[in-house]
Amino acid sequence: MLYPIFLRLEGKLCVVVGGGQVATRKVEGLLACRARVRVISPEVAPSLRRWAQEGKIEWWAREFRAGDTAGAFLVISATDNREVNEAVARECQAGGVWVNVVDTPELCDFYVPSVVRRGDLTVAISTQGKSPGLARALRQWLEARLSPAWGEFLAYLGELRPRLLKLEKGEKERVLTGLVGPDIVEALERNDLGRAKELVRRVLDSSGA
Ligand SMILES: C[C@@]1(CC(=O)O)c2cc3[nH]c(cc4nc(cc5[nH]c(cc(n2)[C@H]1CCC(=O)O)[C@@](C)(CC(=O)O)[C@@H]5CCC(=O)O)C(CC(=O)O)=C4CCC(=O)O)c(CCC(=O)O)c3CC(=O)O
Ligand SMILES: NC(=O)C1=CN([C@@H]2O[C@H](COP(=O)(O)OP(=O)(O)OC[C@H]3O[C@@H](n4cnc5c(N)ncnc54)[C@H](O)[C@@H]3O)[C@@H](O)[C@H]2O)C=CC1
Repeated sequence: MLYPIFLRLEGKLCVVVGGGQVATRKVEGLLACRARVRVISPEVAPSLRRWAQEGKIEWWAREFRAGDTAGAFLVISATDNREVNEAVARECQAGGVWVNVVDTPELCDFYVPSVVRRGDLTVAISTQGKSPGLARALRQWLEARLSPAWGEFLAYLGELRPRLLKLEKGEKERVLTGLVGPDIVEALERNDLGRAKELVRRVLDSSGA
């Protein structure tokens, strides 16, 4: 079984070896999380070239060399050459750096999931490598069903949270769980942010919070 975690990558060096279509998708995900991205590849796809020109990523326009993974927080090996990918994985294992090898699940310390986001709400899906296509299909299924209100409502709860955390223990538990009852989920399903907020205000009014 895989242990799911959410990483804070802001400002951390993530090295991506290879610059094709798969590398591009991984880089896009890293940039969204404001990681510091370094791509090492003699050739890169057009989007990567543009991001390098815009200064959003570093691009070392050459083949992978021993020592390239030093200092990385994460490494993704996304070349189309199995031997290169294996060499990257070996170096990472020796150096204690987490590695993802796109063509060899057994060499991965971590897999990249399919992701649905609504603001700060993140839903990540994995099939343990058994069918990334199925992960993608479920992602699309969820995307069609999770309304924007989920993200907006989460932002609202985030604003309230500091105040609610100051409540006395028993009251705090009652309020925090009362805020997210089934009636709220139903309102969010209908993309009815107004109704969801109204239900929250009722809980707050009844608690004096
Ligand atoms: C193990 C893993 C390692 C990793 O990359 O992290 C891995 C490995 C491999 N993928 C392969 C194929 C495809 N991968 C995709 C797509 C995605 N692959 C992603 C993750 C993962 N892929 C990790 C496991 C995740 C899990 O646990 O389920 C996603 C979720 C995340 C992302 O990449 O950002 C992203 C969907 C994002 C989205 O759209 O939501 C598609 C569909 C498409 O391209 O649209 C296909 C073709 C259809 C199919 O094969 O099902 C192959 C065979 C290559 C070959 O030989 O041809 C291997 C290697 C092997 O299986 O040995
Ligand atoms: N994990 C996943 O989600 C998926 C993985 N794959 C696998 O991913 C691999 C890459 O696929 P694509 O991006 O489509 O390939 P691609 O052919 O578009 O890109 C390969 C990249 O590797 C670079 N490269 C080759 N030798 C290198 C070296 N010695 N050092 C540094 N860079 C080097 C090339 O310059 C090129 O940019 C394939 O092996 C494929 O089977 C394919 C689909 C999905």
